[in-house]
Amino acid sequence: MTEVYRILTINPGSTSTKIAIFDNEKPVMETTLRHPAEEINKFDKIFDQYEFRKNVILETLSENGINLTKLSAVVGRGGLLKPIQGGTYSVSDSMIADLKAGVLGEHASNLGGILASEIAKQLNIPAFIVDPVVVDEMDEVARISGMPELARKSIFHALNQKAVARRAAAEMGKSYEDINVIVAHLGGGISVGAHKNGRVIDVNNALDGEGPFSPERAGGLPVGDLAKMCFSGKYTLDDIKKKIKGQGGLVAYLGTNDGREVVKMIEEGNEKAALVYEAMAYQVAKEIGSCAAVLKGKVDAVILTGGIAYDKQFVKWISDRVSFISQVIVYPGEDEMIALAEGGLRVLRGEETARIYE
Ligand SMILES: Nc1ncnc2c1ncn2[C@@H]1O[C@H](COP(=O)(O)OP(=O)(O)O)[C@@H](O)[C@H]1O
Ligand SMILES: CCCC(=O)OP(=O)(O)O
Repeated sequence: MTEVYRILTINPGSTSTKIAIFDNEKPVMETTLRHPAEEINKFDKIFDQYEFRKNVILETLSENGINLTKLSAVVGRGGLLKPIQGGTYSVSDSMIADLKAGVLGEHASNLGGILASEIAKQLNIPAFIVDPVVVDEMDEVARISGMPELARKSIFHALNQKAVARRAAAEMGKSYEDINVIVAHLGGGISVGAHKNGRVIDVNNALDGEGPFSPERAGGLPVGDLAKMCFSGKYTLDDIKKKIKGQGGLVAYLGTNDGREVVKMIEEGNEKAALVYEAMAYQVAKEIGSCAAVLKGKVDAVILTGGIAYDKQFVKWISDRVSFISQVIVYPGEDEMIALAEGGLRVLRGEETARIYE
């Protein structure tokens, strides 16, 4: 009889915490706990959210009658570590230290490994992370920014981008390594990646002032004006950082990080909401166009994914501008929870050895 592994997966995002239980690949429970901007922005640092997120996870599992002692492993979304290869990593003390310190910055995903480790430790079972947001496969030419002090960085929705690219490849009857695709993940942050034969050779840094603006991030900005703002004496470094991440994008223009709220505003006749929301789609389309150039026009599909891909109007705005490049495939939401479970299962089944984070 095949052994059944029960896996808890934990995926902290900027606007939500997603949790799921799998018996092998079979989902037993899956839920998204949304965190409105006013609830999440009261915490100063990401690590300050630890107790809050842990409590909602444990309460939700208990309400769903999940017996934690039956778990085989806990798998969390990996955060801002030093740049590493894709794959499944054991959560180690040095990883926890880097996640707590935020060696590459602050993002909700830093809590994935920490929460997984804390829950696993109580149960004496292993904790892993899979394809963290710092997976770095960028071509050397893509790292040059134009200012030698500032190299471009690969920080994006690696887990979901790779999972949906593999799904598209399978649907085309090909392997991920045989295709070129452009993936736009439309979540609390937005990343648009050029995938060439199984490697993400260029992608906007979704966290820090590159690419399209997003529900809670400012995206690429006019840098001269930004520099003047920084030295105006009106703002602290912390104020500016929050304007770029957390309180930028839709939050700054419309006071919400929730795409569905914006859709409601538009339905109620709010013209500013309509303009800003369409501008976000316009910027995504522009970024997809850049990736088409990176891939020299050889693109098997443009894939739209993430929470905002549920919105048909938003998808249409983008598709109208990019469908000349290739077919547009829409996978609303994400494949992250199953991708986390599969990463853990590969190690538990001995198909892969867990990588060690140095
Ligand atoms: N039907 C929808 N229409 C518009 N926006 C939506 C819809 N469903 C979810 N969203 C938005 O998607 C965003 C979250 O996407 P998600 O991929 O879950 O991101 P994250 O993991 O960053 O929290 C939020 O702004 C949420 O309001
Ligand atoms: C850190 C890059 C990935 C990202 O932006 O995730 P969220 O959309 O969940 O914030």
